[in-house]
Amino acid sequence: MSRTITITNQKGGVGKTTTAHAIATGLNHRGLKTLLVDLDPQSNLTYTMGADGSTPTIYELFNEEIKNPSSVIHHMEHGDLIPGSLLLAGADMEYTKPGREYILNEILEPLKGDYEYIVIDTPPALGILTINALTASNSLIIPMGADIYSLQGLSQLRGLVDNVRKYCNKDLIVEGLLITRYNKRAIISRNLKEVMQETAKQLETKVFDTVIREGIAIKEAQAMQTTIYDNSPNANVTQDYSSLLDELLNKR
Ligand SMILES: Nc1ncnc2c1ncn2[C@@H]1O[C@H](COP(=O)(O)OP(=O)(O)OP(=O)(O)O)[C@@H](O)[C@H]1O
Repeated sequence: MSRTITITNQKGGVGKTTTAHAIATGLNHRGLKTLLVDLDPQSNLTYTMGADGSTPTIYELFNEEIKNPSSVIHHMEHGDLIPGSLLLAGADMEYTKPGREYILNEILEPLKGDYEYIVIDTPPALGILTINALTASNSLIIPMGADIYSLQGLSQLRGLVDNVRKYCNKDLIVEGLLITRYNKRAIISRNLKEVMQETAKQLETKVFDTVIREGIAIKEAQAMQTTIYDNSPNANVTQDYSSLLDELLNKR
């Protein structure tokens, strides 16, 4: 059965796009058919997948200019993609009709039989695009920095998750908090660890055992529009994302 996972955090630059790309391309590498959906108007994921500037995009699906979602899927070297669009930057103003939380869910529904996993990247905001992603998903992963500011922002995200569960998607699960861009010189204090565990508990989830380290391999793969698994299979950060996949797939 297909599983849809959203990668989200309203804080910017915490590694959402990097994590969405690493998870989806990693699953594809393991032979699991996976679709990436770029819901972030910045469309960095679309660029990294090598489909920059390509139409049609998710925007034409949101606007019902195109009704068949299969025709918007780009079959790229490292996996299938529904590209993002800068035009979605106005989504909060543009989509105001009742039922606007369910647009993405309706788009993805007919595709679920074709994929084992669907991975959605979201913008750094708690607006209608993120609500659509959470409504269409089985679960979410929250990438974050190992710092107190990152934790403070999570109470707003928790509020949104609670509301999505209440009104749109009662079965939504939080897979876990994922520490990303970790620099081993920055020691995580005991106090911070405790606050992190407490925050995870409030979200009815855990902090992933896997910590994603900072690594130059990330930027190299992004610049070359390839994957860390192809470009730097032995890099620390590649091992970290592999171990995250093991954790996700319950192999640890
Ligand atoms: N583990 C890592 N090691 C080194 N650089 C990283 C790592 N993870 C992410 N980065 C870099 O950090 C920057 C932000 O990452 P990314 O775009 O994935 O974050 P984001 O949360 O999606 O950002 P936004 O909120 O703007 O959508 C990028 O330049 C990316 O290359």
